[in-house]
Order: sequence, then structure tokens, then C-alpha cells
Amino acid sequence: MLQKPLVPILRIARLLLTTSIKQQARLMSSTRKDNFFLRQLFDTENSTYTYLLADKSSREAVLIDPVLEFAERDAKLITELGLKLLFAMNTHMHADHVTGTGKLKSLLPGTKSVIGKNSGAQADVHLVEGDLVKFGDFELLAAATPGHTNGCLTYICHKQEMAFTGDAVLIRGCGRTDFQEGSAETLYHSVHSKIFTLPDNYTLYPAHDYRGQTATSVGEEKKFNPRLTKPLKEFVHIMNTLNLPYPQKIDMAIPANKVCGLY
Ligand SMILES: N[C@@H](CCC(=O)N[C@@H](CSS)C(=O)NCC(=O)O)C(=O)O
Ligand SMILES: [Fe+2]
Repeated sequence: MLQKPLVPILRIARLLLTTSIKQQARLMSSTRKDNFFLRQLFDTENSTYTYLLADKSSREAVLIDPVLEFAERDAKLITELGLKLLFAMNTHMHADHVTGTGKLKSLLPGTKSVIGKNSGAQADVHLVEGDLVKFGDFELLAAATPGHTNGCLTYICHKQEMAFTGDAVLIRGCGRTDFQEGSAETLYHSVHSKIFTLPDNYTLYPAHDYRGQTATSVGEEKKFNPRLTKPLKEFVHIMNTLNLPYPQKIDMAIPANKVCGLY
């Protein structure tokens, strides 16, 4: 009889970062698989996108940036589709809404919450640059893209030629840098070195859109992003003069997100 392994199968691995982003893309995207499932979900209150990704054959799934008020909707969909949620992941510690990762852990037992180590927030798994989150035949590579917050991660799926940028790159925009640990210079360098170096055809999925758009691509943003196409000095000036009102829920959301959305 087959013995049960003594240690659980490793689902978080680490990529050796001696290869460039372009080499990683070539190595890891060699076989695009039809077994991939992606569903973009929308939060009508905060304009947040949540992404459900799964391997249709093994049924293993991950959820990126779930929102507390929509956790039951997401859990129902995952159950209806017969998926097993391995990880409820955050791209960063959100300031405008409370994460649904804590609630999803109780709605779907066995789910692990995930966030970047540099966020300073609690979670079951803390990721750093180069970590790989595996689900079935697929994996997400964590790329550190600080600037909007210190702990911002972009999750890259080379096999499917796509990346989940959180608030680092928004469609024809980018995350603001005027609170949390925001730094326009840091954001500019993150985007230019970690996201704009991906192949032009890669689809980018942001954490928010306020104008009804759903996705973009590396090539489009390199050409048309009204902020990030500018030289660094001009970008910093744009970011320092945005004069946006603070998110309405910021005083409640940040403390709640420090503890994974569980008060
Ligand atoms: N009105 C919203 C907050 C809008 C906002 O500040 N969005 C953030 C992302 S959530 S931290 C942002 O970075 N926006 C950049 C931009 O250019 O709009 C609310 O009250 O919640
Ligand atoms: Fe944010």
C-alpha cells in the first residue's frame, strides 16, 4: 500500500533569481495549458477586482484580492464549481476596503491566507520576491513591486502570459503614493524594472478600475499610460499633485487588514 508522505507536498517554492525577467518568461511560458480557469469578479462598492484562478483538471484554486463583503459570493462560486481553494491572496495591504481572506478561511476550511512579508500584516503565508505559489499545473511568481505600499507584490503567471498587478499598475494609471509607505520614485522603479520588462503581449489585471475597464497589456501601458510613460521627474510631480481625497474607509480598513480582515 502507498504510504502517506510524512511532510506535506510543498506548494510554496522559491525561484532562483539569477535569471532575468525575460529569461524567466521564456523558460516558464513554454507550454500554455488549456486547463487554466480565470474568472474576474467585481466589487461594486470599491471597484475592486477579485480573481479566481484554477487548474480545471486538479480543481486546485487560488483567489487574488477578495473583499470582505463579497467573501460569501466568492465561497459559493468556488463550491459550485467544485474547486478547492488553496490560497486566499492579497497583492498588498489595502487601504480602501477590508480583505476577504480572513473570512474565506472560515468559509472554506483549509484555505491559507497570503500576503507579502514586507506588508507587516498577519497571514498564514508571507511571500517574498521569487516565491512561487503553486495550484495544480500552474504557478504564480511573486515579484516585489513596492511604491504604492512597501509590501506590494505583482503575481506573474508566465504559463498564461499574464500578471496581477494590484495597485502598482492600473489601466492607464497607477496606485497613489500619498499614504501608507507610498513613494513615487520607488513605484516608478518597480514598474519599469519588474512589469514593463515582461513581454508586451502579457495581459495585466489590476486590483481596481474606476472607468469600467477590465484588463490591459504590458505593451499598451508602455505606450499609453499617461503617468508611467513620463520621465521619472515628471512622474514624481504628477504623483505629488494628484490631490485625491483619502479612501473613505481608510481608518477602518488598514487596522483590519493588518490582521487579515479579522477584527
Ligand atoms: N474613492 C475610493 C478610493 C480611490 C483610491 O484612492 N484608489 C486608490 C487604490 S485603493 S488604495 C488609488 O491608488 N487610486 C489611484 C488613482 O489614480 O485613482 C474610496 O473612497 O475608497
Ligand atoms: Fe491600494
